[in-house]
Amino acid sequence: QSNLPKEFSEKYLITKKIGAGVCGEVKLAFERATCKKVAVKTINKKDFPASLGTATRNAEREIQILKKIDHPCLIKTEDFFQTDDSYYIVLELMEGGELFDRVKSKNQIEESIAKLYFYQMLKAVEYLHNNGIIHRDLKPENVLLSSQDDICVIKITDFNQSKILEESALMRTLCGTPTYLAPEVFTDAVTVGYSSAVDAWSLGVVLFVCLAGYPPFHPNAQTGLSVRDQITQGIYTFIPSKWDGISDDAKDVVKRLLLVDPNARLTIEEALHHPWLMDEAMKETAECIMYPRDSGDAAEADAAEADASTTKRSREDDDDEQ
Ligand SMILES: CCC/C(=N\NC(=N)N)c1ccc(NC(=O)c2cc3cc(OC)ccc3[nH]2)cc1
Repeated sequence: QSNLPKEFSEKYLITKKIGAGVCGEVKLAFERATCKKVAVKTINKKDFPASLGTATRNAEREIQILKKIDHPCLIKTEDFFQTDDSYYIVLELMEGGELFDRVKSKNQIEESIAKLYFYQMLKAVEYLHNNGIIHRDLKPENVLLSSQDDICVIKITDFNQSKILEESALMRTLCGTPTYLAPEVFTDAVTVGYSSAVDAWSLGVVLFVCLAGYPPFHPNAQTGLSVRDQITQGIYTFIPSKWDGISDDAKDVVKRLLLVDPNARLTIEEALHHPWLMDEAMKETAECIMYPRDSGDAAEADAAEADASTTKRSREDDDDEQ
């Protein structure tokens, strides 16, 4: 509690460390006024003395993104403080911790649960892409679970590597008539244009790890290839003992996301329409936990509905009378 900003300590009581990341740690805290549990992520500015400037710029951009986004499967900030050497970001507490630890403890996640989590990740990344944001660092450590239950809301976090897609001069150039345009301008475009596909690839890796309990690209693979070569050549194995009980539809989603050619890879949109995700029961469950209508709202909604039908009926009665 020592070097915390005074107004922070007055508002929150920090208790224990609950998670540790590369650029800071996560602590459990209580909002003194309400006794509500929250998570506090500290991001140390000094951690990267070499790139001090970028660390601060990154954090500022991340906080700008965090304040702008609003989706049930993206982490929400509740408060924000800074000192000259750290940022303190107050977040909703995700009691289930990181997906990384859940996969580790369960070894493999049951297919129907993996599908529920994956659907929520797709909806979150669909929202980011529709808002011109690419995450670029999707991994199980950056997916948080709202509770210890299997059926729970997931939230994507850590926008440290995220990029905001702004209208670039290159994009404007590509809209005009290319009469005098050199060929490499197009190929450069190909590399720049596909950046949102990087998130689709990463989600493919996350899905693979959830379903199989091991990563598709890893150091001591039989191939003797470096991880980098396995990735650039798209070489991975469905180990039978791990994949036998898993549906062909699930395997197909993974195969179509882990395609080296970004052009051929499933987009987030296409993944949402893959047969494996055409599961009404799962989607209903997801919508229910993502957009809970707690009793108040439900009662209110029903009342509004009832009211609407009475006015409609009375109008009909009036019409009958005329
Ligand atoms: C600053 C907001 C984005 C962010 N990281 N950003 C970054 N690394 N630059 C970030 C990174 C990690 C977390 N983690 C958590 O909130 C969290 C809650 C939690 C609970 C746990 O057990 C109950 C265990 C780990 C947990 N991590 C929240 C936000």
